[in-house]
Amino acid sequence: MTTSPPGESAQVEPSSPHSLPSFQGAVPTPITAEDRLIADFTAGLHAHKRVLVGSGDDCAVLAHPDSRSVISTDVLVEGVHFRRDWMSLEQIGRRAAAQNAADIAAMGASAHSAVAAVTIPKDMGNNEITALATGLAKGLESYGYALVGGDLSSGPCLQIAVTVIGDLAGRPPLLRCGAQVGDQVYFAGNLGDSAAGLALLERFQSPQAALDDPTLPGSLRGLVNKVISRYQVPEVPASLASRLALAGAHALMDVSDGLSRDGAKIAAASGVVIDLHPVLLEKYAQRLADLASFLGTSSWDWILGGGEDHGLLCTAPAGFAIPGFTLIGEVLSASTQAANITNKPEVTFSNEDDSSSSFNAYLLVEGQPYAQHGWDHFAS
Ligand SMILES: Nc1ncnc2c1ncn2[C@@H]1O[C@H](COP(=O)(O)OP(=O)(O)O)[C@@H](O)[C@H]1O
Ligand SMILES: Cc1ncc(C[n+]2csc(CCOP(=O)(O)OP(=O)(O)O)c2C)c(N)n1
Ligand SMILES: [Mg+2]
Repeated sequence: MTTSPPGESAQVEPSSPHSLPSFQGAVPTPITAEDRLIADFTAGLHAHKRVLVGSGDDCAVLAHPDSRSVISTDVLVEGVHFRRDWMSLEQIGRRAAAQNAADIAAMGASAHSAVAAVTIPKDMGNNEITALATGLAKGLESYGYALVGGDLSSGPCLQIAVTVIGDLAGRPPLLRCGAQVGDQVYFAGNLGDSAAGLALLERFQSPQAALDDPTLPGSLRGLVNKVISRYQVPEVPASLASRLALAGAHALMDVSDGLSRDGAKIAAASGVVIDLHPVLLEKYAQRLADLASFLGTSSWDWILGGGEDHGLLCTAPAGFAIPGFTLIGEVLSASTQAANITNKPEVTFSNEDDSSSSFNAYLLVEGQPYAQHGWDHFAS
């Protein structure tokens, strides 16, 4: 067998001398109860050129069109990312796929393959496990991923950790640190919908209870259904990602923690300031305005602070024209914004009413600091 020089991986085609036994795709002979559950996750897998050895052995063996692989993992934890009484098991599986597909798209990469580690609580029945497995398989397939392995364990709550591998097909990766002064800021995908859906479920505790509320205006029922379903399963514009590098994009990330917080991450990584323009975001805020006032809040909090729609945020020179992307702001020089930049990106001020507001110096809204509301798992 020939070997590649260190740091260089061979481009293996299934028909090469490296040929391996054909793709297995399922546990051959279930021996334990765990094997039978694994079969739920691998049912329906089909052979793929990328997968030389699939699920069923100690590891998968993959063929890569590009000598580099793009890899990421995201874990979804019951009670933190989803609740079983707020969505179906199939939706939870689909959500895990979408959330992970977003990270590969956020590098400008295309789908390659995935492994899934799932911790299943004892109170979940076989039908529920099958529904979860079906959702995960369908979700991964819809974004173009081949599921090639994983792990199952029993545990105290449902957790799904998916590791995704992407492919750049010769393109440069699009990094958070690539934004340049003079770039414009563009966005594709949904904005605020997932946060609106979450707010409805927090208030009413189930999709049906929200729809049954007698004070809900009939004109909002369609929107209520839409935003709850987008909280349950985000719709990631992943198919746009592979075009961005060639179209001239400089920096890219997916919005999971909120537009202002994730915008600040791009700006801080690039050493620039991002200024978001409300007039360009107005159409997103208007769409959710009546629903927000029904819940006694402002849709701007969802637009600027809500995460989990997993839209794509990118910076590119003016004139960047990819259908699906909307201009929402601009990239400014950090030095001309020196008055706003401090050594600590998060600056917290005490308000008169004893609450506090945190401003990120790298992210402005219409030239002004914005009090951040995005998600932070470990905020005290
Ligand atoms: N336990 C960990 N070990 C090493 N790197 C990690 C760990 N957790 C997160 N990271 C890295 O930190 C960065 C930020 O993580 P995160 O905020 O979860 O990104 P994203 O929003 O894209 O999922 C990513 O590059 C991620 O790979
Ligand atoms: C039951 C429930 N409560 C609260 C939330 C809101 N929430 C949980 S995690 C999160 C941020 C995104 O998750 P994270 O693990 O940070 O994703 P990543 O940035 O790693 O992609 C948000 C907005 C939720 N999705 N479900
Ligand atoms: Mg993450």
